[in-house]
This record gives sequence, C-alpha cells and structure tokens, in this order.
Amino acid sequence: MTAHPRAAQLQADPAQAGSALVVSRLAKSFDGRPVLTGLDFTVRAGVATALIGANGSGKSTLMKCLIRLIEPSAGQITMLGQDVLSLSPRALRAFRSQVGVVWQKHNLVPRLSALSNVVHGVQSRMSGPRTWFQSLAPAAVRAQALACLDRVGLADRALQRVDSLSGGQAQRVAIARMLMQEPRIILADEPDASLDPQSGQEVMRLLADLARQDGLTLIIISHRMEHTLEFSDHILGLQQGRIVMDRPTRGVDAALLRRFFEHQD
Ligand SMILES: Nc1ncnc2c1ncn2[C@@H]1O[C@H](COP(=O)(O)OP(=O)(O)OP(=O)(O)O)[C@@H](O)[C@H]1O
Repeated sequence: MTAHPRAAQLQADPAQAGSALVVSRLAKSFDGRPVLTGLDFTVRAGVATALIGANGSGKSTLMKCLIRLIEPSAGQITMLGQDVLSLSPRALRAFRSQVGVVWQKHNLVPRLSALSNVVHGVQSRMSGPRTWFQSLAPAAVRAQALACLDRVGLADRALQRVDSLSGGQAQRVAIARMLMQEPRIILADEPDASLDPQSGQEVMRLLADLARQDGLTLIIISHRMEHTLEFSDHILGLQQGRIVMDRPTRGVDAALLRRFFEHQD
C-alpha cells in the first residue's frame, strides 16, 4: 500500500513534529475515590503507544478523560495543540472530530450495510439522512467511504448488512467509519477484546499499519501482551491509577511484561 499524503504533510508540519499529547497532573476521582492520581506523560506525534495495566487500573477512564467523555477532576491535557479542558462545547465537538475512536464494541447499525455505516462516519462534516444511507450520500462521500472500506480490506462486502459479517469484519467496518473522519490521532480501547485471537491480531495489525501509513499517533489499550510487544513503539503502564512504566517497547520483552502484571496489587 502507498503512504497516505498526510504522512508527508505531517512530517513537514513543525507543529506536528513534537508532541501529540501532553498530560500534566491529571487526576480523576469517582465519589471521592481516586482512580487516576497525578498523571504526567507525553505522547510523541506519529508514535504508537500501548496503554497497559491490570483490570481497574484506570486505562479506560484515562482514555475517556482525554476526550472528555469523563471530566477529569484536576490537571491539564494538551492534545493536537489544544488545551482540551478549556474547550467550549462547540470547540470540543470540533476537537473530537479530529480524534478517531475505536471501542471494544463497534456500535454499528446491524441492519444497515457496511457502506451505509461507513458513510455515517462523515457526520462531523454533514448531517441528516445523507449521512445515514449510502444511497442518499453525495457521490464523493460514497466514493470516500468505499475507499475507506478498501483500506480495511472489505470493499467487496460494501453492500452486505453488518449483521451478516463476522466480529472481526464488523470491527474493521468500524475502523473504516473512523477513517472517514480523517482523524489526526486514533484512540483504541481494547479493539481486540471480543474477537478470536486471529481476528484480534488482524485488527491490531490493521490499526498499527493505518496509523503508520498516515503518520498518525495511535494510543491503544490491549490486554494481550503479544499485541503490546508487536504493535507499539512505546508503553505506558498504569498501576492503581499511576504511571509506573513509560518507556520504548524496544527493550521490553514478555518476561518484563509478566513481571509488570504480577506486581499490580
Ligand atoms: N463511572 C464510574 N463511576 C464510578 N467508578 C468508576 C466509573 N468508571 C470507572 N470506575 C472505576 O474506576 C476504576 C478504573 O476503571 P477503568 O475502567 O478505567 O479501568 P481499566 O484499567 O480500563 O479496567 P479494565 O481493564 O477492566 O477495562 C475501577 O475501579 C472502576 O470501577
């Protein structure tokens, strides 16, 4: 596959040459119970970062705080050059349109075709029925949606209903829908969790490849150690709401990750 034009564009853009995300003293409590405590870290632009940690260590809460699906209790988040916690509701919507999110559950509309679901990814640019049904979408949007499906290897399934696809194929449709946003950063929260091992690995590889081709920053949560080692450049390890590992994946092996997970309590 050829590199996306955005890759070259980003390399030439000094604003993108440094950090995609800077988090300072970030904290979150639920009903007075701290879940994230004084997090400080930086994610460099174009780097694939794995967020790891035991169940309940705060990974999903952190991911949601980054785009304010959960409001942090304190701290600062600068993502894509924006002070996220000070954005107005309108600016927040515009900001979120630059962030591609992939969840464990794909949230597609099962009885609509793959193509209609992908067309819906354009909703940040346009609204109404034209964003719901591929047959009503402008030709350029339909063509873009087909190109996105092609990038995830599903152009030949475009008109098939999502409920007739496998779990791995449906997750790839969700990724194609996310690509319609033309995101500048991708956040993925356990995209491999409800898939069989092979489909999970394919989805992780696809996300890593797409991010690399487009020069995008990728932050990905996965419970599978082998995926962390294979598909990330950098690892952030959370333990009880604190960052206890922040290092390049090179130099980390399965034994070290096992020790990390053994010392979680
Ligand atoms: N809305 C909420 N209200 C109260 N507590 C919450 C809420 N969301 C998460 N928590 C708590 O915060 C802690 C961290 O949860 P979180 O889902 O972020 O962990 P995680 O590392 O993503 O776990 P897992 O790997 O199991 O998905 C848990 O103790 C959880 O019960």
